[in-house]
Amino acid sequence: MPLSGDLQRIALPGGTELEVHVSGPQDAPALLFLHGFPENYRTWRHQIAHLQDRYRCIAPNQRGYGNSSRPVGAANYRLAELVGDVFALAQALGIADFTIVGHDWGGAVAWAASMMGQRSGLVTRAAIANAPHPAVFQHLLYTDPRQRAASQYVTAFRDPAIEAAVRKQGLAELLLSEGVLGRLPPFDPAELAILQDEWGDEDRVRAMLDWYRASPLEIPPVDAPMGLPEGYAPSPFIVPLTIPTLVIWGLKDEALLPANLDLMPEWVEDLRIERVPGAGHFSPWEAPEAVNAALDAFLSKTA
Ligand SMILES: O=C(O)CCC(=O)CC(=O)O
Repeated sequence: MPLSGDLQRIALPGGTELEVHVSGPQDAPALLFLHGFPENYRTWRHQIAHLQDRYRCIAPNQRGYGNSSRPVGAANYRLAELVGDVFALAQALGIADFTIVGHDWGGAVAWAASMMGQRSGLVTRAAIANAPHPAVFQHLLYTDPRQRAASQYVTAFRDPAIEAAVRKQGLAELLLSEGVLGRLPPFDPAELAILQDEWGDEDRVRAMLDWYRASPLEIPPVDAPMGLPEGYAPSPFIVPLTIPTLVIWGLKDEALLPANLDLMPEWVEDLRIERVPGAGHFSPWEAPEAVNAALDAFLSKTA
C-alpha cells in the first residue's frame, strides 16, 4: 500500500519548527512515530502505509533532521528537549493521548516520553524497535564487553574531530563503508538517495551528531574495568513503565545487541517482546511484514 498523507511544517511554542508527515482519519486513535539516526520520518513508511486507514499517524522529522529546525549547540538535543517536542507536537495537533512508536534514537525518546507521559494518560502505549531501555543500556555498557565494544562509535561521534572526517569523506561513505554501526543492510536505492541528500548537508550532520553529544550515557573505553561503578544508580528520572509496551528487536543488530532484551522485564511491567531473527538494526524496513504484524497484534490486544 503506498504512503499517503502530507508533510506539514508545524511551529511549536518556543520556536522549534518540525516537518511532520500526517495521515489517517482525524478522529482515529493517534500513533506518533519517531525515527532514529541517521534517518528521517520515512523509517516508518511501511508501518504508516499499513496502519493509516485505521489510525491517525503522525511522523515528524525530529529536530536536527530533514527540514526541521536544527538549533546550534548540543544542549538543544537533550532528551528533555526532544521529549518536549513530542508533547508540544501532540498539543499543536490537538491530540489528547497517543501511542508512541520509536526506533533507535526515536526509541530513546519514546522510552523517556513514556516514563514522563504515562501518569497523566498522555502516552497510553509504547512500541519500540531496536532501541535500548536507558537503564539496561547503561548497565550493559558497564558490564557487557560485547555491547561496550559495539558502542565505541558513540565516543567517535561525540568527538568534534568527526566533523572534519565527515567533511572529507561524507557521512554516507563513513557510515556505509567503515561499518561503524556494524554491517548495514542494503538500503532501498530511492530511500538512500533521499538520505544521502540529507547527509550531504554539514549543518544537518552536526545536528544529528549533537544527539550523541547531549546524551548522558557513559561509554567506558573497551579496556576499562568491567562492572558497575561503585555507588552507581540509574538516573532517578528512569521510573518503571506500567503502560502496555511492545519491544521489537531485529536480532542481527550489531550496534544495539539483543542482550538489551534480557533485563528489560525489570523495568517494564506490561511487556511483550517480538524477536525478529531475519532483521538487523533497521527492523521497521528490513522486516516490514513482521513489524506490521507485531504492531497489529499489540494494538488490537491493548485497545
Ligand atoms: O538509546 C540511547 O540512549 C542511544 C541510542 C543509540 O546509541 C542509537 C544509535 O547509535 O543509533
